[in-house]
Amino acid sequence: MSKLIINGGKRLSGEISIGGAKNSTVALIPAAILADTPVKFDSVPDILDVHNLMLILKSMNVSSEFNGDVLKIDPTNIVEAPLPSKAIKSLRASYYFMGALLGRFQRATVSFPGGDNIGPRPIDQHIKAFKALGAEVTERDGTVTISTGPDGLHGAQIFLDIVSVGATINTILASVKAPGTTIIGNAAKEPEIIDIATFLNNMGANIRGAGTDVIRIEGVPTLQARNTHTIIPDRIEAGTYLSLAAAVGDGILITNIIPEHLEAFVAKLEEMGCDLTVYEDSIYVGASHDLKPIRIKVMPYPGFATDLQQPLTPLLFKASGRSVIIDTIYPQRIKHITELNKLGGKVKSEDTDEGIIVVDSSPKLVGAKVQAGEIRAGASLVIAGLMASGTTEICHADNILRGYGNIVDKLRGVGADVTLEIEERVN
Ligand SMILES: CC(=O)N[C@H]1[C@@H](OP(=O)(O)OP(=O)(O)OC[C@H]2O[C@@H](n3ccc(=O)[nH]c3=O)[C@H](O)[C@@H]2O)O[C@H](CO)[C@@H](O)[C@@H]1O
Ligand SMILES: C=C(OP(=O)(O)O)C(=O)O
Repeated sequence: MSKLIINGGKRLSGEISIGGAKNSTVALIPAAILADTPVKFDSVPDILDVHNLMLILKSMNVSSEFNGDVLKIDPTNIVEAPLPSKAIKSLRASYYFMGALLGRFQRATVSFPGGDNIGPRPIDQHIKAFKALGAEVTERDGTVTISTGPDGLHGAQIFLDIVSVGATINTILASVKAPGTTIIGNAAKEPEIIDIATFLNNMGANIRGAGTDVIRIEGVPTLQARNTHTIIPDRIEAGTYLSLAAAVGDGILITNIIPEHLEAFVAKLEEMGCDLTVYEDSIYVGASHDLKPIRIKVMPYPGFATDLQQPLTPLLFKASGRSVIIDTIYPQRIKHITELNKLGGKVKSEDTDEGIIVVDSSPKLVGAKVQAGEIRAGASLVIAGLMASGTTEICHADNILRGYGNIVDKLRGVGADVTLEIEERVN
């Protein structure tokens, strides 16, 4: 397991460039197996999830090549094969192989996905959609087997009971080549869903309404890539660095951003009194003074993202009173709390049914040995470690590397004293 060592207490300045969105990338890679041609992505983040998805592709005889930020995938010789369960379990988005394999072969066998340990993460809405499209689904010993009759899948009307990013994308992947019309009601509206639809539409798919809560898909017989797909910037990575810049920065410019994707987050930073200047594709964060406490209610997009509640928490330590976060999506997303407490942060979980987290002013943080229980808990520890005096050692840093590409170089680029000790690359 990797370890991130931070010598904190320094003021940082300079520029940080944001990479391609993890949550787009991890859906685009499975989506690539729907193509009848090689596909090419650029602005691909160098994160562990990408390397694990490449291992899964390899097991199906799908070659992939990752150079710089360009990823080429050739699915033309794909075969049906058992998927490597260690790689499947290493990330959440392996569930997209259910929809993608179903779209490609009309059947799929995939073990239950892993991903961040942030409370219960059922996939009943994915399964409901596959069944509506004409599939039979069985679950046994942690493996989901999906099959269809001789006529394969067909378009269907599906109303999701819960707004779910994964179920929306999986339904698109399964139905994009299914004959007939599919309508997804109560669809999730995240920018990453638009990114997947754009990629598929540029290959000949007919998906309308992505980014709204009704998505309409007319099935097409083939998908063929004609150009390189550029992945949208990662709004969660951007939000993390905005929080970091407000916490320890003396002037940091965050570049390669789509500010419209960060409106709820930026509004909260402004409410706290952070010094922000929003440009067309970048945001400048000046040194912060006299920050005010705030109340945040996490909601599906365009609301305040659950993935940003933990990265914002260390900044709330600098506010002059009590802040309250209510995570309505993952009420048990609290793996950061005990670890932040070890650094001297006053944060507690008040109600894990309602997702209420209370954060008090904590002006003095001191380095300690902590564990990154999951990706965004880890991100909050990085920021707190930079704020703290002395040395912070973050164990299980692989969880951070799941979603933050080139984090050490990015932090050193603004003057941070950070070292990564890699013991073993996950494979
Ligand atoms: C790879 C990826 O894109 N991960 C993101 C995705 O996860 P993921 O796609 O897993 O999250 P969902 O949007 O599906 O989950 C939203 C809520 O719906 C519930 N639910 C979901 C599906 C289902 O079948 N049944 C059900 O009850 C979940 O438990 C959760 O409470 O969206 C989350 C919510 O924005 C983010 O935190 C994750 O970073
Ligand atoms: C929860 C997250 O990731 P995943 O869904 O891939 O576990 C996240 O990116 O914050």
